[in-house]
Amino acid sequence: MRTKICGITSYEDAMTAIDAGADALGFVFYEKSPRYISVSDAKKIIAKLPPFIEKVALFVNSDAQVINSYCQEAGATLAQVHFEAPYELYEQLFVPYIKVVRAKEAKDILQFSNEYRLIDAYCETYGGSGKKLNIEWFKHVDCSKIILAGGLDPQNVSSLKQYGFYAVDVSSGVELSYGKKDASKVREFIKNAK
Ligand SMILES: O=C(O)c1ccccc1N[C@@H]1O[C@H](COP(=O)(O)O)[C@@H](O)[C@H]1O
Repeated sequence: MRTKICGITSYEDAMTAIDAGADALGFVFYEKSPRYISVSDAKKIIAKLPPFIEKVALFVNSDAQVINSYCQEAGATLAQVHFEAPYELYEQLFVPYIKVVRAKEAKDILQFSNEYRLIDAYCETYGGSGKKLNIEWFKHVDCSKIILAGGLDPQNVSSLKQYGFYAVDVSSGVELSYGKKDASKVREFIKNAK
């Protein structure tokens, strides 16, 4: 499975993840998150990164103009729209994006099923919470366009290989503290996901 390490706030953590084989890094542009990073700080990190790495900018309740301008300014390559956005918002985006389904129940994971989408466990406070989805929901579903998130860690990620997810995304499960990654957990997570 491909891997995204989310909640990057330093160049050191970014390079740890890349050296361990991460396919994507996430930068949280949501001010209420304990992993928030400003566009200018993300830009400084992104500018120094090697090529062929997806730089994902995460947004909660932002409008299209903010998403477009922040991505462009920071040098992000993909916007993660981590909220229930109206379809008009997607029409106004000129940056590549991924929709997020915050699933409360089994039927929710079928939303946008012909598109690549990220599925996270629903929580009032929006993500990065370590809350898990019920993995049973995915048993008879085509998971080949799903990026699975929510409560993943180096221990539980190996058991997901049998489902055929496109990728997995982790934030709190590989942290030492909010916004600071634990290098050994990052390496173990990526090794176990591959
Ligand atoms: O990481 C955050 O702080 C965050 C804030 C607001 C929305 C989403 C956020 N992170 C995303 O949440 C999921 C699950 O994270 P976790 O592994 O359970 O901690 C993941 O997609 C993160 O990108």
